[in-house]
Amino acid sequence: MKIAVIGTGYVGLVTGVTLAEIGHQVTCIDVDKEKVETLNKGISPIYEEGLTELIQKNLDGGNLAFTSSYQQGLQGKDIVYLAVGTPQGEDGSADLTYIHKACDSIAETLQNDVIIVTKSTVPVGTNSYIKKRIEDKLAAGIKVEIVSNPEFLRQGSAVYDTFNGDRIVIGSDSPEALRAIAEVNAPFNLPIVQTDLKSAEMIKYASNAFLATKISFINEIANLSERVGANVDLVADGMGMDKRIGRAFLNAGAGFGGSCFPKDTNALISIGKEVDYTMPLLESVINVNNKQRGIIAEKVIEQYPDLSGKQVAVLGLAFKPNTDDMRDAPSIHITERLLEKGATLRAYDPVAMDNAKKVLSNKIEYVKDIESAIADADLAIILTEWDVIKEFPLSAYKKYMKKAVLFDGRNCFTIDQVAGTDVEYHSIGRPVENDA
Ligand SMILES: NC(=O)C1=CN([C@@H]2O[C@H](COP(=O)(O)OP(=O)(O)OC[C@H]3O[C@@H](n4cnc5c(N)ncnc54)[C@H](O)[C@@H]3O)[C@@H](O)[C@H]2O)C=CC1
Ligand SMILES: O=C(O)[C@H]1O[C@H](OP(=O)(O)OP(=O)(O)OC[C@H]2O[C@@H](n3ccc(=O)[nH]c3=O)[C@H](O)[C@@H]2O)[C@H](O)[C@@H](O)[C@@H]1O
Repeated sequence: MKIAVIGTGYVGLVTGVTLAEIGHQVTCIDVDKEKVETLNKGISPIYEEGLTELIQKNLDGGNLAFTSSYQQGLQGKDIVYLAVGTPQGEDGSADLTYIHKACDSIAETLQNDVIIVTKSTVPVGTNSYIKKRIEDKLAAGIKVEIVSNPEFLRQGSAVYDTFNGDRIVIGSDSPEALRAIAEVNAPFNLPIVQTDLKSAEMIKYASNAFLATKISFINEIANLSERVGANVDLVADGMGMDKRIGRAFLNAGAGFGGSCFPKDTNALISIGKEVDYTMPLLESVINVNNKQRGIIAEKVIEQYPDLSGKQVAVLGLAFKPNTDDMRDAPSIHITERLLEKGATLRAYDPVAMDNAKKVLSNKIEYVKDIESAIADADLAIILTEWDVIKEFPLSAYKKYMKKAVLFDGRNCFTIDQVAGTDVEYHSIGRPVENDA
């Protein structure tokens, strides 16, 4: 099939490249000319394992192209994927500005019938609106159909997830369009769930909100566990063995961040408000998470009320490992709070430091490795569970730091691993008497 993909962010780029990899002829369109230039050189503007190799392979193979021109990108295409951002608006609802602009550009440019496939996460009902908005501005005689195809990839494992997802969801009110998009996806060889348009839109929000709920739930259990002497690692393992619960997304820590869980949970609450339906469970999920993101900083401040003159090493800045994304990363709130208390911060992240410099305080010093970050530090805090951080020997903290004091916001080490070392160790959801 001849396919155009609009937007080359985490979702659009991975979608375009993997559709090319399974044999389609793909042109990706992005309004960011600099990004298009980088991509045409075969360089990925984002850090995702395996992505650069696939871009280069498919550019060389001639079935992948990048352009900032709608005219060039849409010419002769059968299918147009929409993968532009849908960030959180000021009132918590999804801001559809980019979707609207992309729709208008499609309508102004389109010369033939196409199926529009929406990958962007959009509120229930938006796909019907997208179809109408495009149709209203289209030249006479051209027809569009619409399919919702929400994306479930995780950043950091986006390429792997695309080829190994649990399911592909496609929703449409047009049986022909559903059949065509099922065929496009057939080479992925994954289960395909077919629904109506609105149910597909809802599956996406409900899935993210459910995963966010699991995280806030385990964080609440963690906070209670440490007060009553239980260990949340063991609690999560024991709960997770029940197949009805599952162990995934039961890791306690500094809360969820990233570009999607916070915004999509808020957007779902906003969808409810529009139909006069309040969602107290999801409101609590967000409240618990907002508090959880501050917990590691509060643990530090409880121990050291005055941080002035204290050198603090910050290990990990990205919102999760294996990504350079800093969107809504817990490190933003935590570093702000520690700076407010007078701390001097020296930070290290294996790949997110360039992006971190754009969003964190310019008072933070960035260094090239863990050793430099903890050298002569009074305390260290872990905010992202990168392998390099998890594998850094506990014994080395004593070697480099003034005193080995470690606040672990991602529970990278078990209580057993820490026992017998000279590290004063504070974590989340473990019995307090085992701390320090
Ligand atoms: N990031 C993720 O892991 C996931 C994101 N999603 C959803 O996918 C959508 C896209 O998210 P990301 O890829 O993270 O966004 P992003 O912000 O990384 O990328 C969006 C891209 O669209 C481009 N763009 C904006 N307006 C345009 C226009 N009118 N024409 C052409 N290009 C345009 C931007 O320049 C940018 O490169 C969102 O709705 C998000 O909720 C869904 C699943 C996973
Ligand atoms: O819609 C989206 O954008 C995507 O959102 C999440 O993917 P992502 O945000 O990339 O990363 P996750 O691995 O889900 O982690 C999200 C946040 O939750 C935190 N988390 C995750 C799991 C856990 O057990 N505990 C926990 O605190 C992570 O540290 C991170 O801050 C979903 O997992 C994807 O299925 C979805 O497509």
